Amino acid sequence: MQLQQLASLLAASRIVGDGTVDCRGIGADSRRVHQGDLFLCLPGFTVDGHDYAQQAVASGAAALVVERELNVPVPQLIVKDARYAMAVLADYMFDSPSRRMRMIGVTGTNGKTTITYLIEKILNDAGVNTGLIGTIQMRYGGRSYPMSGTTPESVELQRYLGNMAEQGVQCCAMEVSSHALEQGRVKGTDFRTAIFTNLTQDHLDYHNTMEEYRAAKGLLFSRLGNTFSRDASDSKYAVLNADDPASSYFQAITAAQVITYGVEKKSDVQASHIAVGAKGTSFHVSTFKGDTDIVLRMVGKFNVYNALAAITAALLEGVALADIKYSLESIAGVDGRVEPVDAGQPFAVIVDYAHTPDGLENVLRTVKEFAVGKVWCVFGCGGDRDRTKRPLMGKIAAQYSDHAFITSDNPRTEDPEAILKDIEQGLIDEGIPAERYELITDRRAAIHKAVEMASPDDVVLIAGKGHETYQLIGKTVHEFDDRIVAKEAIRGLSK
Ligand SMILES: CC(=O)N[C@H]1[C@@H](OP(=O)(O)OP(=O)(O)OC[C@H]2O[C@@H](n3ccc(=O)[nH]c3=O)[C@H](O)[C@@H]2O)O[C@H](CO)[C@@H](O)[C@@H]1O[C@H](C)C(=O)N[C@@H](C)C(=O)N[C@H](CCC(=O)O)C(=O)O
Ligand SMILES: Nc1ncnc2c1ncn2[C@@H]1O[C@H](COP(=O)(O)OP(=O)(O)OP(=O)(O)O)[C@@H](O)[C@H]1O
Ligand SMILES: N[C@H](CCC[C@H](N)C(=O)O)C(=O)O
Ligand SMILES: [Mg+2]
Repeated sequence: MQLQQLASLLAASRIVGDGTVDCRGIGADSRRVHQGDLFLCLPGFTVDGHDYAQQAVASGAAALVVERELNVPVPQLIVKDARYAMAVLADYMFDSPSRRMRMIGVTGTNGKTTITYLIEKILNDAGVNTGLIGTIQMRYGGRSYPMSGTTPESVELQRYLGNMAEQGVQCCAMEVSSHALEQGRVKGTDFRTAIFTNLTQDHLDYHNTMEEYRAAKGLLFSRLGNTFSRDASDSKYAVLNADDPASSYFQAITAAQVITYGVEKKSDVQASHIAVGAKGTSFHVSTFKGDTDIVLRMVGKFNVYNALAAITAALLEGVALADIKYSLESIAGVDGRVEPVDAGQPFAVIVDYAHTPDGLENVLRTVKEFAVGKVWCVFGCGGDRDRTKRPLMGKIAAQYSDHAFITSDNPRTEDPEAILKDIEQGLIDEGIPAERYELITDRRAAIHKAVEMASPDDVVLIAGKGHETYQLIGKTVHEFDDRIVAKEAIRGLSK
């Protein structure tokens, strides 16, 4: 593709050098440039991609997209906003893949991964060729691909969607993080349905205030459906949680048809008669396509909300309610989300991915509801992330468990002990007696101690890392899986 052809997509851009140069690929990481690529220099949060232009050229870049003219021996396309240009060019180079399939985007603080999994299962069972993109993995065509974050950068995203389209994927369910929305990673991605789960505190390190965080999530809805179609299959839908106060804001900023789901407030897809048990959750659901009873094998009232969001999306895809019920009832759960660990011990061990105050409160409330004995909670908070959530999570852990083991999550580049202290402050402020909790920096030691302390009928909840198979300390990735460590601790009991 000629550079001048790409330049025509970006008004107010300017070419320096030969515009007929052929660009075969596209990328923004100098460490992964291929011969003939167009390299985009992105001004980042940590470094400036313009500083890697020489390296990219040395690796074979045929041309550059830059925000300021550089002294390089290849043609340059000068643009105002390289990240925006990247989204436009990626969509073009991969032939607008999101318009060749039906896209379902899920945003919100908690529940995104779970909902995309539920949608994938329902649609697969209904014979739809599906794609999935999110925190745990990307999956399509019977294959799974590892992911390094939740929502990929636009070049990767469009490349992945292009591959999916080539393999006949008809519908892709993807998680859309607030970081992605704010950074324009999904700009140009044509969503048919956008789902909102909930808005509670997280990521204030990045978004500063809850208003900014909400505004970032709102971009998924404000960019949806500003024109109406005469063909119903082209309609856009905003699927909103009626019980979350942020939904009225999203409703106000979208031109898409709003479909609500909920439990407390009157909704288009409404659950009632909820019964939460140790092995599952049952509820009645009334929808715009009929009513039914559903028995989930997943525990927790929050999973009713996740199921309602998935039901709504599936109904909008034309799946019959009876088929949706069948699929939801057959799904055992999602990797690392309220996942039981069983190595024959006389007490329950649960691994969960709760890493926000609201997530932790929800899962602990659920556990407390069915625990016969004591609840032991092992948890920590990630480093280089929202610090203000730490004391809140500490307070919640103490409130809803009998004993809390405050330990490391992924400390990243922060001092692990300082993170533990930030969490402890929440317990001190709350006046929680010191015998109700302990600080154990080493996560393995904390899990072992919790398992050793548990008596028959107790529950040990290990929260924060769920499906993760690593622990990031400093810049080093260590192998670590809460489920394996818990099993190892349980086996150690009989020795
Ligand atoms: C804060 C944030 O989101 N940062 C993202 C951002 O990084 P950045 O702008 O700081 O990039 P940078 O490292 O300064 O580099 C600037 C440019 O130079 C390039 N570069 C850099 C080094 C080099 O040797 N050569 C080179 O070309 C980079 O490829 C990049 O194009 O752009 C990078 C490239 O696209 C992302 O990898 C990076 O995600 C970082 C790793 C991250 O941790 N993000 C998290 C917070 C995140 O996005 N999380 C959400 C999930 C949150 C949730 O669950 O709710 C997600 O969607 O994953
Ligand atoms: N609807 C919900 N409301 C509140 N908490 C939830 C909900 N669904 C799941 N959780 C809790 O949040 C944790 C993470 O769930 P899930 O992975 O589905 O969310 P996510 O939005 O994808 O998270 P991330 O932002 O890390 O991608 C779960 O382990 C559970 O404890
Ligand atoms: N998507 C979230 C995941 C947090 C998971 C937790 N284990 C941590 O590392 O903080 C984030 O990047 O903030
Ligand atoms: Mg997720």
